[in-house]
Amino acid sequence: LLGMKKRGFGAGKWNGFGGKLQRGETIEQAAKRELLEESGLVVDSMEKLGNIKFEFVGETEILDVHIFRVDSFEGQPTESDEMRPQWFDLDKIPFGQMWADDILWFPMMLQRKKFLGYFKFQGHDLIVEHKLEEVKEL
Ligand SMILES: CNc1ncnc2c1ncn2[C@@H]1O[C@H](COP(=O)(O)OP(=O)(O)OP(=O)(O)O)[C@@H](O)[C@H]1O
Repeated sequence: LLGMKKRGFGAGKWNGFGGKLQRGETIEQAAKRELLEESGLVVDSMEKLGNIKFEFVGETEILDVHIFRVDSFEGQPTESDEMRPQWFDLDKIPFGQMWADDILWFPMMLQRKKFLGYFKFQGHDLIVEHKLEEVKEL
């Protein structure tokens, strides 16, 4: 399940569901809240599989993105102001309309491999530097 981001950061791209921490929240709580807000799905257990740091040339802020895989859920995918959810077959993931890094780590996530990454972007479409490695533990 991916979501077409309708506004804000990453608009026009098929995205995983997620967003920024609110004060007092753990990373897991934030991931579950954002998933519910953006997709309408409620989940119990999530599997932490990845951590990627994103840098954008000319910006000082680093995005520290934690990636979870969810295999069971309750609820129906529901469109929100921010996201339009849609299911894709695993062999038809729309990488051409996703963040350029996704094609590199989605295969690891789908094979349940754990990974650490760093990507440096120039603008929103060009990766100028990256590291990606499989790890035993996060
Ligand atoms: C740069 N390369 C990237 N590659 C793959 N995925 C990326 C990404 N950069 C951000 N993401 C993901 O995109 C979503 C929106 O991120 P982000 O802007 O933080 O969230 P959102 O606008 O919803 O924030 P708030 O709702 O304001 O908290 C969130 O799932 C985040 O994990």
